[in-house]
This record gives sequence, structure tokens and C-alpha cells, in this order.
Amino acid sequence: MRARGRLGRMTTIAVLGAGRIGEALLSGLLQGGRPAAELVFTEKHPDRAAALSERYGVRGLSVPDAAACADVLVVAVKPQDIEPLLDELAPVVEPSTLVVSLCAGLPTSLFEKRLPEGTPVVRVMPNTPMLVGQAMSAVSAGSHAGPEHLDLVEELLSPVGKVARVPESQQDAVTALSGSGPAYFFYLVEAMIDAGILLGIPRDLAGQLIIQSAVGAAAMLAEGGQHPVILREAVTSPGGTTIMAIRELEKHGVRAAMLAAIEAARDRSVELGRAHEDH
Ligand SMILES: NC(=O)C1=CN([C@@H]2O[C@H](COP(=O)(O)OP(=O)(O)OC[C@H]3O[C@@H](n4cnc5c(N)ncnc54)[C@H](OP(=O)(O)O)[C@@H]3O)[C@@H](O)[C@H]2O)C=CC1
Ligand SMILES: O=C(O)[C@@H]1CCC=N1
Repeated sequence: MRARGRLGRMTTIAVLGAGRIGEALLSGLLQGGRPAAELVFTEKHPDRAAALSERYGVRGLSVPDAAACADVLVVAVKPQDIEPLLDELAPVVEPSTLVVSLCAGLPTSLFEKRLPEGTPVVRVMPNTPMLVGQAMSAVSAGSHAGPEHLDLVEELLSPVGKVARVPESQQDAVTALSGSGPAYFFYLVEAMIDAGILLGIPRDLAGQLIIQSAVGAAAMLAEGGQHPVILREAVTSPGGTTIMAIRELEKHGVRAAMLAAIEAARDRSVELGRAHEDH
């Protein structure tokens, strides 16, 4: 069995599938101080692999070579692409290797069924603010993963954001909330910038006004410790402008739309997992 170093010393991490979230993880880990020599990745497209190696100084390998040199395998392919990857991994993974799945919807039991008996699996739902060291990641242990594996994963992800431990039964809901969450905020910002255009404000200025308002509001939420209702009420002056906007948001069912949207995302996560039940 390979000698396993503690994370932060010599632990090699292989990112399998260096797409959007895989690249965000590589980039975030490097920015967080992890040496490039401790990171490898696999990628289907040679051109993209070469571009990533050039950009980050990290080696692109085949799946068997990555499995042979890594202590931690981070699976970051689309859930729909998991079957061929598991076929490739099953004969080359050592049961001492920690497998970390970032895949929406896929239960740890799917990996446990397909990989060598006893392989520890940790399911993680991160999000793209990892690129700027501000990820929210939720982690859950599979049946062969213990607290030491969760500690390793938490240590791995801490430099790129915050980490919460959740029961695996909550991972589909977490995926809908924080996994997809950044997209909802980007969507709102996009819509608010469009409102600026409607009111005759140039796009650059509208962007600046809205983005800095979002940054300021996020900082108040994160640092002030006050409930969002209190913060919103403090902006909403009696007989003023904000309440007129809030009335329109209520009239158009924005709160109900948000509840339905996040429920639909949760349902899709469940469905992505069920698609592999027969394998
Ligand atoms: N994007 C996000 O915000 C988040 C995504 N996730 C999860 O992360 C995973 C990846 O998502 P995302 O980064 O958006 O997807 P991407 O499609 O951007 O990235 C996946 C990458 O893996 C490549 N790939 C597919 N199969 C293999 C294989 N067998 N070996 C090596 N590389 C392979 C894909 O190539 P090709 O394009 O040719 O198929 C693609 O480049 C998903 O499971 C998703 O649920 C989790 C949290 C947030
Ligand atoms: O949209 C998706 O399926 C992935 C999972 C969470 C965020 N993006």
C-alpha cells in the first residue's frame, strides 16, 4: 500500500474531469497554497488538458496513471458520464485510496458498489465561488469512510471556502441550495442590471451599481450576524421607494417562484441519482 501523507504535506490529489468545477478546484487549491506537484488531473480533450497544464503547471494524466499516483481521487465529471469512468477506475483503484465525489445526485453507495470492497467514499457538494476562495462545500461520509476521511476532505477544502458536514440524506437539498445557489444570485444580478437599462442607465454603470450592492449586502449577511429580514426592513422606509418594489416582487410571486425553483433542483438531483440505480 502507498504511504499516505497528511494533507498539507505530501498528498497527491487527482481531479478526474477538469471541467468547470474541476478547474475551479485546481485553481482554488493552488491559490490556497497547495504545490502544483501535489496535483494531477485527467481530461478527455488533449487540447484542454494541454491548456490547463500550461495555465496551472499541473500534470494531466490518464485515469490509470492518476489512480496509481494519487492518495485522493476527486471525481468531477457530469453525473451522466459516471458509468464509463467507474468502469475505468474499478480495476485500478486501491481500496486504501480516498474517493471524493463532487457529482450532483450520485449516492456514495453507487461508488461503493462499483469500486473495490472497503473503498472509502466521501460525497461533497461544492460551488463555483471556490475559484475565489469562497466556496460553500457540504460533505458526507459513505459507509466505509470515517471521521479521519471527513477530516482529510475538510482540510483539503478549507483553503477554498467554508465546509459543513451534513447527513447524506440532505445532499440533494444541499445541491439545490448551495450547489446551484450561485446561479440564482447571478440570475438576479442579471435581471437587476436589465432593470437599470430599462431606466436608461448605461450598462457599465448599472453593473457597477448592482454588483457593489450585492457585494455589500453579502458582506452584511456574512459578517453582521443579523437576520436577512432585519437587514431588508432597515432599507425599507415607510412610504418610501423600497416598499413599492417589494409590493411588485410579492405580486409577481418571486418568493413562491424561489421555493418552487429550489424544490425542482432538489428533485432533479434525486433523479440524477436514480438513473444509476440499476447499474
Ligand atoms: N458547475 C458547478 O457549479 C458544480 C458542479 N458540480 C458537479 O461537478 C461535476 C462536474 O460539473 P461541471 O464541472 O459543471 O461539468 P463539466 O462538463 O464542465 O466538467 C466535466 C469535465 O469532465 C470531462 N470528462 C467526462 N468524462 C471524463 C472521463 N471519463 N475522464 C476525464 N474527464 C472526463 C468532461 O469532458 P466533456 O465535456 O467532453 O464531456 C468535462 O471536461 C458534476 O457532477 C456536477 O454535478 C458540483 C457542484 C457545482
Ligand atoms: O447544475 C448542476 O447540475 C450542477 C450541480 C450543482 C451546480 N451545478
